[in-house]
Parts: sequence; C-alpha cells; structure tokens
Amino acid sequence: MAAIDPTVKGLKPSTEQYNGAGERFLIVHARWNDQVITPLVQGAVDTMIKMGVSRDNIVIETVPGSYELPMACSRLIAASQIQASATASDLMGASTLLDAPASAPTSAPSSSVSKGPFAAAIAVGVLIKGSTQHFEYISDAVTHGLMRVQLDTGVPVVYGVLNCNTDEQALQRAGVGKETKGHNHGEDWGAAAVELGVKTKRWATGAI
Ligand SMILES: Nc1c(NC[C@H](O)[C@H](O)[C@H](O)CO)[nH]c(=O)[nH]c1=O
Ligand SMILES: CC(=O)[C@@H](O)COP(=O)(O)O
Repeated sequence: MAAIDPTVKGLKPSTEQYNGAGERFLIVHARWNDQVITPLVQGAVDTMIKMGVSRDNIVIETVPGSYELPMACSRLIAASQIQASATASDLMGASTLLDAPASAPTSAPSSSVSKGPFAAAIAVGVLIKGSTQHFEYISDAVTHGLMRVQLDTGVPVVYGVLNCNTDEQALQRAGVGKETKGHNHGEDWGAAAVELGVKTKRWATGAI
C-alpha cells in the first residue's frame, strides 16, 4: 500500500500574523474526559498568549458535558456584551462630571484587563464513543448548536470538540497519546480564535 503523504492533510500556516492584544476571549470547556480536556485548554491558552493575548483577557468557564457548550457560549457572549455596554456608560458618565473635584481622576484607570465583548470563543469538549447512540446524538446536537451560536451572535465560536472512537484517539489529538503523542489540537483552536477575532472585528468596519 502506498504511504500517505503527510503534507497533504492539515492546516496551512497563515501568511498574516494576528495579534490579539487588548481583545477579550472566552474558553468554555466540558469537564467530561478531563485528562484530554486539560492539555487541550492549556494548548489553546499558550497559543493565544503567544499571539499577544493577555492571560487576564482569557475568561475560562466550565460546564458538565459537551451538550451544555452551546447554551453556555451563547449566554456568556451575551453577558460580555452587557458588561461592555455597562462599562461604556460608566466611562461616559465619568467623563461628563465637569464639576468633579480637582483630585478626581480625569480618565478611566488604565488596565490591561478588558471588559469588552468577547472577540471570539472556543468551545472545548471531548466525546468518546461508548456502547449506545448517546455519542452520535450529542455530537450532532453540539455541532449544530455551536454553529448556530456563532451565526446568531456574529461572534466566532471555534469548534474545539473532539469526536473520537477510542480514548487513544482523543489523547493523541491533545498531544498526550500513549502510543504516539500526537499533535495538540488546542493550539490550532487558540490560533483560530485570535485570527477570527481579529478578522471579524475588521470585517465589522467594512474593511475586506
Ligand atoms: N458522554 C459524554 C458526555 N456526556 C454528558 C453530556 O454532555 C451532558 O453533560 C449530559 O447529558 C447532561 O446534559 N459529555 C462529554 O462531553 N463527553 C462525553 O463523552
Ligand atoms: C447517558 C450516558 O452518558 C451513557 O449512558 C451513554 O453510554 P455510552 O457512552 O456507553 O454510549
């Protein structure tokens, strides 16, 4: 049998460098299959930091299982938008205090911590096939749910969900396989979140 060309399958690196500095990102992860989830989330965080994102601007939330990911992403994206408008009106209020005492600060305190809306989210879950139809139903529902969240909100939701037939398949895709280590897909998801966050913001201004 002919060997598979290892250069065929996989992600071509982008020619553009993306910088997520100043942007806020969301990671929601399931707690099912934690041995696989932990390195995936770590891989995503490490890559985002390498791409300029401050660790303080990565919000990490957990849910019990993958089935809960779409709801949590949807509501947390909405919460970040509420928080951003509340912060904006607080700042506007502060800047119109013309009769503020001379000792009062004239601008908002500077901080690297953002209260802006999430630029992008990553939903991380690991589904491993068991002996019933459970896996198929959850995989399908979560996949469609996450797509719906990103299209409905206009905020990119990276698909960090592994759908695996065996434990070893899942471990290898988190870079911690027992037979062969494999590649940590969380790193790709972190990079995708920063790229899509930057691009979506650019597209929102009408720039192409
Ligand atoms: N079997 C897996 C689950 N199952 C749990 C569900 O996702 C859900 O939490 C429950 O049905 C309550 O709504 N979740 C995973 O993430 N991975 C699995 O392999
Ligand atoms: C509801 C469950 O988590 C469980 O009964 C599913 O079983 P399996 O993973 O063997 O399909």
